[in-house]
Amino acid sequence: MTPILTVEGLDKGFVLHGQGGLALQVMQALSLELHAAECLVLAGRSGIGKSTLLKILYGNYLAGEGDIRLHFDDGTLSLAALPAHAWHSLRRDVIGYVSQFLRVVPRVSAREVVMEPLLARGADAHEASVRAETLLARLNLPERLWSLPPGTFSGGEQQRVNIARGFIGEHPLLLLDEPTASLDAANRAVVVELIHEAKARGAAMLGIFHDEDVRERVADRLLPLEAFMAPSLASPTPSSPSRGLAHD
Ligand SMILES: Nc1ncnc2c1ncn2[C@@H]1O[C@H](COP(=O)(O)OP(=O)(O)OP(=O)(O)O)[C@@H](O)[C@H]1O
Repeated sequence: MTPILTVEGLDKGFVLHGQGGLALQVMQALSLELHAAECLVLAGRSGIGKSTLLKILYGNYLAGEGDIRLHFDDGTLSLAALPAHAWHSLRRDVIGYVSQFLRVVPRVSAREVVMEPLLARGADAHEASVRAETLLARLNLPERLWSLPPGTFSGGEQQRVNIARGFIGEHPLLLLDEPTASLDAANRAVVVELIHEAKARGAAMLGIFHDEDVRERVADRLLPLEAFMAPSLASPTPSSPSRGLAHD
């Protein structure tokens, strides 16, 4: 079966301009395949590059050397050289992302934050609103909060808005950066259900889960990143070319 995503020989480093151009190499020669209806969980110690990999795949960080390809029925798309404007439609239609923290926009209600990915695709506003409310109710967000901007919500409440927003779009590829980190057991169980439902409709997921119980319940495979860890290469290279090294 053709994978939905392949990564081959990916390197990633950062140039710390505030530190005299210190080069921090994070990963090297990382390769993976991700198939539809599969949840691959990134494993490895803190700081090894799990979130960095998700940010590269979502286009937040530039990739270094290597190849990242998405496979569609009618062809393959290489993400390495994708122009900035193409990321917009890719995020709208193909790649969903539940980040660690909700990006709060003043005056935009929780309901609207969740509806937005559907509206961006031209969905009917009423239908989008009903689906947003269904997800917020499943995630036990009190109804009195639905019409309020999430800026003043607790960490767990904001994260549940974030999760509802990430899952509502039913993207074929979903990146999950510790979606259960600030949730209680009941809401962790809802997230596990949402992941199983996404799998059942064929979504491919790449995720980070520190909670072992959640990890065991959702992971089809683990990818330990130790195998792709760069040797400690931190060295001052103020005048070195930036090829293969990206800053955010
Ligand atoms: N924008 C950035 N600029 C410079 N260094 C960065 C940047 N983003 C990440 N790093 C560095 O890259 C390394 C990997 O970070 P990352 O957040 O991917 O780790 P992680 O495996 O997700 O860790 P954790 O489990 O603690 O969340 C760290 O050393 C971090 O300091």
